[in-house]
Amino acid sequence: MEAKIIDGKDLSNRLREDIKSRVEKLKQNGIIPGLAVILVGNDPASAVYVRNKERACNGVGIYSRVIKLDENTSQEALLEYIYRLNVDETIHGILVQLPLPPQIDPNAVINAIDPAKDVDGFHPVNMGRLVIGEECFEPCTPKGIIRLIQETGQPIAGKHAVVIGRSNIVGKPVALMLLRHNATVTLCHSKTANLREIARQADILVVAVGRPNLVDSSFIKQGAIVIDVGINRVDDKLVGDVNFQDACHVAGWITPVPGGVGPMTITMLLENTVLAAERKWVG
Ligand SMILES: Nc1nc2c(c(=O)[nH]1)N[C@@H](CN(C=O)c1ccc(C(=O)N[C@@H](CCC(=O)O)C(=O)O)cc1)CN2
Ligand SMILES: [Mg+2]
Repeated sequence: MEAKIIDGKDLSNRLREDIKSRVEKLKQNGIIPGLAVILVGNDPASAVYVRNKERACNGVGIYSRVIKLDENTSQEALLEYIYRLNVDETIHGILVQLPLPPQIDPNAVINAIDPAKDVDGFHPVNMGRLVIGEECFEPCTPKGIIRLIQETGQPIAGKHAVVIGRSNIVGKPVALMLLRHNATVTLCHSKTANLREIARQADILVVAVGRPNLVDSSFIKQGAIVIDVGINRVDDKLVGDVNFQDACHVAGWITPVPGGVGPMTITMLLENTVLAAERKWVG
């Protein structure tokens, strides 16, 4: 059996059509949804992601403001920008591109963002609401992962979902979101014993570690849904955490890298920005 590909680019394009019409509706009511993205320093990958976010905003009619700051920017100076954006009526979403240079504490920065404008969903208020199942901004990559799983048409409820990786951006929130969809969730990490055996029990396997080829077919149950969150550059080529060719022989569905989770991250950012504007509109 060969796995079916879950095409994140195609799903993104379809979802962006819906986002476009929501933006149109807001504009008809005098509201232009606005996203501010702050980029600190010269990380080349971050620069590409920020440019892609700007293009994506333009594509759906969201007003985009990119603020580029020097790599030596102090934490105080960055916080000052955030405080101003918090009270800027034209901005509905604020995002600080990660990673940040070493002189800046990312938690201090995330804590400074108004939770109502935290379209990344990283603020402790939004994270806490996610934990207790209240309305919040769901972090973009995990939100995209849930949509990709739903795209298979397979129910999440009652399934055993195994997440490998416990980052605050992906692993922990996606585990909570799968739980919210009534999966039975196992969260694995670098100290997990018998990782392969646990992974092989998964109906849904999410791999978010950042290690190329960590997972091959021996980690995968026949017919499982495999979501590869890894973005690794190997010999100038982009590869995930899953050995795609090998995994395809066993998985039922699988996301490619590139073209799987990545495009969905930006699409969910657009959706969260529209949501922020809609929430402000209806109050
Ligand atoms: N503030 C944030 N910082 C970071 C986030 C985030 O969600 N918020 N996530 C990542 C980077 N990221 C968005 O910011 C991101 C990563 C990858 C992609 C993407 O489209 N990937 C493509 C491949 C692109 C390439 O060639 O490099 C794919 O997988 O198809 C989009 C967004 C860390 N920082
Ligand atoms: Mg991808």
